[in-house]
Order: sequence, then structure tokens, then C-alpha cells
Amino acid sequence: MIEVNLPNHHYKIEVQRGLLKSCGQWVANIWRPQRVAIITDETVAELYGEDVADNLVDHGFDITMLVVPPGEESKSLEKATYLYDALADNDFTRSDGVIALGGGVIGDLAGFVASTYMRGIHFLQIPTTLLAQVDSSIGGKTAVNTKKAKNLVGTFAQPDGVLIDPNVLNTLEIRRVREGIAEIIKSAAIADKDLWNYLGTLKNEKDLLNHAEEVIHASLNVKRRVVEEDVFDHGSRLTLNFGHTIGHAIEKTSGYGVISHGEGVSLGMVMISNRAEAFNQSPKGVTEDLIKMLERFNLPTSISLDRDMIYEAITHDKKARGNTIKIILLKKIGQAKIVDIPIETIKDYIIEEEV
Ligand SMILES: NC(=O)c1ccc[n+]([C@@H]2O[C@H](COP(=O)([O-])OP(=O)(O)OC[C@H]3O[C@@H](n4cnc5c(N)ncnc54)[C@H](O)[C@@H]3O)[C@@H](O)[C@H]2O)c1
Ligand SMILES: O=C(O)C(=O)C[C@@H](O)[C@H](O)[C@H](O)COP(=O)(O)O
Ligand SMILES: [Zn+2]
Repeated sequence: MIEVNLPNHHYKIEVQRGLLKSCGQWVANIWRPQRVAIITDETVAELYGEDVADNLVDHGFDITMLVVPPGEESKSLEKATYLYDALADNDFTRSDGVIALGGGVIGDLAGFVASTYMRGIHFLQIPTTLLAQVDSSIGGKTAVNTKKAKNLVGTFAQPDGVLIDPNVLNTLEIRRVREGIAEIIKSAAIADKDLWNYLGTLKNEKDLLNHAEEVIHASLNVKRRVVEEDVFDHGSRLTLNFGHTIGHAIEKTSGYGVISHGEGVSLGMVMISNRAEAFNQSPKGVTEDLIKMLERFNLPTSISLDRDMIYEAITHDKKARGNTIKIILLKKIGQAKIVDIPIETIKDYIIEEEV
């Protein structure tokens, strides 16, 4: 069990194989019996929806299932509006709660809806992808995308608890497993050399899944430490955005969901490090180390893209302030730094041709 201690909030993350089957008891330890909306997507609903709902009913909860289509396109204001209406139609009040059951899309969307419906109702996270289990379910960033940019509209809102059952990863497609690994590699690269070295002992994605509990714990601890230090993203938390400036822009310009979040982060980490190395802002060899680690888990490391389109998307990045933007670079493997540059200069970090 991991505890997250924030200035005005404290919650527990439980990581245990098979825990989903007894989630009713876990929820009952946090909430008294009440109305609960399970927000999920069609794929996850089919696989785990009934088990979770039945278990909660057995513990006295009154369940409403709210299901959206799977995929990044559901992280939208349109789906948020659908969910607000559904909560109101089912008479949800501020003493009721939301459970986000799914990947990062569901976590971000359900967290956003819970934190804005009636100015905020309680929510829990039950992440079902590796990415959500190691990154998005903790830390309290919620968001939806707009036509202009990824995660343009969102809140900081912490869950009352996070339940992680690594067994659910058995049904995950391998491409989805890789996406989670991209965020794990990011966490190791910015703040945990031991985790980096450990990842280097694993053969591939399947081998990593065999060691899921250790890897999930280590990644969560990186994120927990960073979030506890800077919950509102004013300073050190920005390092969790390594690879995301260009990554988010790639996701947006490819059409949400075509290049996934994890793939964008993988490409973004390589691109920014490659240029930083050329400009003597990161040490020689760091990009090659990153590429080797990403390739070990079959993540993409190069792409052809349109610099102007990527630049336009980056101008809406939340790390921009006036005419400058903060970028995240590696000081070395296991340590990151935040560098302020004029926003136009980001063009020098965007490589158009496949490398
Ligand atoms: N809030 C944060 O701190 C944070 C951090 C990282 C990423 N994110 C966001 O997370 C999103 C990406 O999350 P994701 O990669 O989990 O994508 P996702 O939620 O779209 O899930 C990927 C796919 O896996 C399916 N799925 C989920 N669980 C499954 C299971 N156990 N078995 C079989 N299929 C399953 C889903 O239906 C979906 O089709 C992005 O929008 C990204 O911006 C947020
Ligand atoms: O929690 C954070 O802080 C992160 O930056 C984690 C990222 O992996 C995640 O993708 C996050 O949603 C990005 O946030 P944003 O502020 O760039 O929208
Ligand atoms: Zn991310």
C-alpha cells in the first residue's frame, strides 16, 4: 500500500492481484453506502463492469453504470456534458460518488466530471490499463481535450482512493501495455536510476508484465514523491511532463487516438533529447540510452512530421507563459531539469524527417 500525503488531502493506493473481485469491501472502507456512478468505457464495461457493479451492490451501494465509447475521442466536453446530464437524471447529489473504472481516458474524463459536477463530488480511481496504474490514476490531474490542444480544459482534483489490480492487465492488448511502459521509462529517466537499471534487466513487454507489481510500485513512488512536493504543477512536477510537449502535439495533430499518448511520449522524449544533446543541454549518449530502452519494449522512436503543425499545437501547451515555454530535459538518466526558452525556439527541437 502507498499513501499519498498532500497539504489538504490524504489517500491510499492499494496494489494487489485479485483485488477487483473484492472491490465492494474496499469501497465500503472509504465511503458509506450511497449512490455511485461507475464511469467506464464499452470495452472495460464488457470485461469487468458487471463484477464491479455486483460487488458494490452486495455492499449496499446503489449503482448507475455510465458507459462511453473506448478511446481518446471520448475525452471531450461533449462526453462530459453527456455524463453531467446522466448524473442529474439519476438525482446525484454532493453526498454521492463517482468511480472511474478504466484507462487514462476514463480516469481523466470521470475525474473531470466528478470535480466539476455540482462544483465537485467525491471520486475513486480503479485504473485498468498499465498506463493508468502507473501514472494517470494518481496525482489528481483531470482533463478533456479540445480541437485546439490536448488536456486544454481540466482541474486538479484528488481521488479518495486508488485500487490497482494488476490481474486486469492480462486482458490488455500489447500495444496498450507498451503505452504504459513509455510512462514508466519517463519516470525512471527523470527521477529513478534504480528503476531505469531494473527495466534494463527485463527482456520485453511480457517480461515486464511478469514483474508488474514491482514496476507499478516503483513508478507510483516516483509520481507520488513529485506530486507531494508540487501538487499544482508550479515547479518540480513539470518534470513529469518530459516528452509531453512534442508528444501531446503529435497526438493532437495525428487526430486524437491515431498516435496514442504513450507513443507520443516515447517519440517526444527521443526528439527533445536528441536536440538538447546537439545543443549541449543534455549529456552525450543520453538519447541513445533512451532509444535503446524504448526499443527494448518495442516503442516508437522516430516519425516524420510537419514542424508548423506541431509548433501551432505547442503554443497551447500549459507550460507556455507569454512568449516563453518551459521544456523538460535530462541532466542525466535519473535526473531532469526545467529550462525556459523563447517559445519560437521550440521549433529547433522539432525534427521533421524520420531519424
Ligand atoms: N491525469 C494524468 O496524470 C495522466 C497521466 C498519463 C496519461 N494521461 C491520459 O491518459 C490517457 C491514455 O490512457 P490509456 O493509455 O489508459 O488509454 P485508454 O483509457 O484509452 O485505454 C486504452 C484502451 O484499453 C482498453 N482497456 C482498458 N482497460 C483494459 C483492460 N484491462 N483489458 C482490455 N482492454 C482495456 C480501453 O477500452 C481502451 O480501448 C491519455 O488521454 C492521457 O492524456 C493522464
Ligand atoms: O501528472 C503529471 O503532472 C504529468 O505530467 C503526468 C503526464 O504523464 C500526463 O500525461 C499528464 O496528463 C500531462 O498533463 P498536462 O499538464 O501536460 O496536460
Ligand atoms: Zn503522460
